[in-house]
Amino acid sequence: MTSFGARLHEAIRRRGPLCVGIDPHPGLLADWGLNDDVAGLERFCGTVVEALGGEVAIVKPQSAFFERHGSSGIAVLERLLADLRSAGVLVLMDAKRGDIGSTVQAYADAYVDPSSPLCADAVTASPYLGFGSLRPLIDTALAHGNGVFVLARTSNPEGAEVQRARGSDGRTVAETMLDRVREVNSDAQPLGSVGCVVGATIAADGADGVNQENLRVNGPVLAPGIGAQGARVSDLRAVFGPVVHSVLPAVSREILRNGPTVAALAASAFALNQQVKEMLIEK
Ligand SMILES: O=c1ccn([C@@H]2O[C@H](COP(=O)(O)O)[C@@H](O)[C@H]2O)c(=O)[nH]1
Repeated sequence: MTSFGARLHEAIRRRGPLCVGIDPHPGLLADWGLNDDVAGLERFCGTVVEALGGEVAIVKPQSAFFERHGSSGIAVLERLLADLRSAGVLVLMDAKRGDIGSTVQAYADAYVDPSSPLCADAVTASPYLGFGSLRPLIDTALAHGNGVFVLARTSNPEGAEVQRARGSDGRTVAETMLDRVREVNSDAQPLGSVGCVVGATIAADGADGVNQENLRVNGPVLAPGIGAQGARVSDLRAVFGPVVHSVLPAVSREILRNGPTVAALAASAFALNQQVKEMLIEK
């Protein structure tokens, strides 16, 4: 069994680090000439798979935009997962789950156990019931060669009130989460299967306690916030420094607004991926 970290490492080598978010907002469906219903969702997903299946290493469907259509929406999400898998793209399910440990096990069964139709290569998780409460999710993911991305410092400004708070040891909550992720990944090669989420939007002034040292978690760093939330690819070096080589820039609206034609969508993902690759080789 090849670990998620190893599969991701190889996929990035082949296709580049861009992670495209799949967020079928009602307004986006309308812009694409689609109804805000299950048929519209289905057609949206077909276009996305066709455009991105051969283009990027990893995609990130936002579960909420499927859940809002009820059980039929979840069925579309299940088919999307299967189609993306057939297209050879890794899938990070953005569900941001978190609860007490016994319930987290049920989330693990849903999202990282291959016997579930909702199983993805990795899932996002909220550690704000305590990092230890995520243990069943992390253990199940690792046992099946899958991964987990733990929120550390999210891209939204409201995240600061929780994630910048300092504990009795002086570390911010975000910093503590990075340290926990590093511990889990300690022996992993070539890349750990537990990633962290740190927004590309965060200030480079150190207020979050996130810095070039503690960002070295030996795992992928998912960086949302480019485009619609105001960050740019050119900001990544200032925020992440040398760790930028482990960053997966996550971009959704900035790419999806180029639909609904398959060619335009694919071209925009290609162009942004190129921009990221060029930024990585800049001195
Ligand atoms: O810190 C985070 C974590 C996840 N997200 C998710 O990303 C998309 C929004 O992406 P855009 O590129 O801004 O359209 C959405 O699914 C969020 O839940 C995030 O924005 N920040």
